[in-house]
Amino acid sequence: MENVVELKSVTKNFKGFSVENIDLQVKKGFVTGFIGANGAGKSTTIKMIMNLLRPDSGEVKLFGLDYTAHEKEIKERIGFVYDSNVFFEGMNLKDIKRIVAPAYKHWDDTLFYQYTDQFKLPLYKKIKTFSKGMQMKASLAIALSHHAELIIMDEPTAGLDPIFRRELLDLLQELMIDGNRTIFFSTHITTDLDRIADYIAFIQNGELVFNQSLNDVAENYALVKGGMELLDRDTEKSFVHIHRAPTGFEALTGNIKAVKNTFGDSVVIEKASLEDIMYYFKGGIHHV
Ligand SMILES: Nc1ncnc2c1ncn2[C@@H]1O[C@H](COP(=O)(O)OP(=O)(O)OP(=O)(O)O)[C@@H](O)[C@H]1O
Repeated sequence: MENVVELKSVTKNFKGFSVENIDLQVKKGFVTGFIGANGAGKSTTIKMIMNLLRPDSGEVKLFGLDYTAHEKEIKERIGFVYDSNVFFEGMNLKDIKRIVAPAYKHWDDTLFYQYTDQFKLPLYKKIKTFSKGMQMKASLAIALSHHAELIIMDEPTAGLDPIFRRELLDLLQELMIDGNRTIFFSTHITTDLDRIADYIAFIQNGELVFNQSLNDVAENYALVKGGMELLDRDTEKSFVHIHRAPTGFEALTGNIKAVKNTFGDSVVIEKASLEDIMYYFKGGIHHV
């Protein structure tokens, strides 16, 4: 399967925080959701994918090309969607189009007007008067008008109302129909991902925990509940993290098969949501 984004051993050190040795492939033709807690390193990773930030070491390739020799070509093929402070605030969409369009070989005016119409975006109103959702749509309209093959979004649904969020997700789904487009986006709203993501990349404390299809996540991860007497040094190895309470334990496993082999029918196995998975990896305190 072709990878549109490929990070190999990418590391970036800040004072007090590092994104460490990230190996990440984003598969062509699919939607990958990028999840992780606040400060896990999502934006930092996205900035490195966008070449807005240089890694201290490692390799970043988009469409098999690297930024040193192919920056312009790569940027032509990406639509970067973000919400605020994107455009010159005092300008309207028509002015912005005039500035942005010549920068793209494949700019399509007809498409631009089609999307501004579909998104009900006023062309002559200053961007600073746009709501957060309108700014997001404006950014998306521009990305789509230059036929971006890869759409990268940093928390596109944050701060959007539920209806607008759903509209945006429906639109993203529509965009995927032709099979040539790839979407990579970070989000805190994991329920959005159940609707549209094919793959989930999960980052924690600057390290990539996994990048798996949503199906594989469901097949591998589960919540397990049982009596405390079942836990010992060996059986505990089946779990990512365990919450203990006088009434029993609840734990996350990344290997359902192993749990079934070890515990048989003596435990209850339940579906783990993405939120459960993030929570248990963080090792938060929880009362069963
Ligand atoms: N330019 C910078 N200089 C120093 N530290 C930085 C810089 N940019 C980010 N960081 C730190 O890196 C860590 C990860 O930040 P990042 O924005 O990548 O996280 P995130 O996963 O996108 O978080 P959130 O979900 O809260 O947006 C944070 O601790 C942040 O303070």
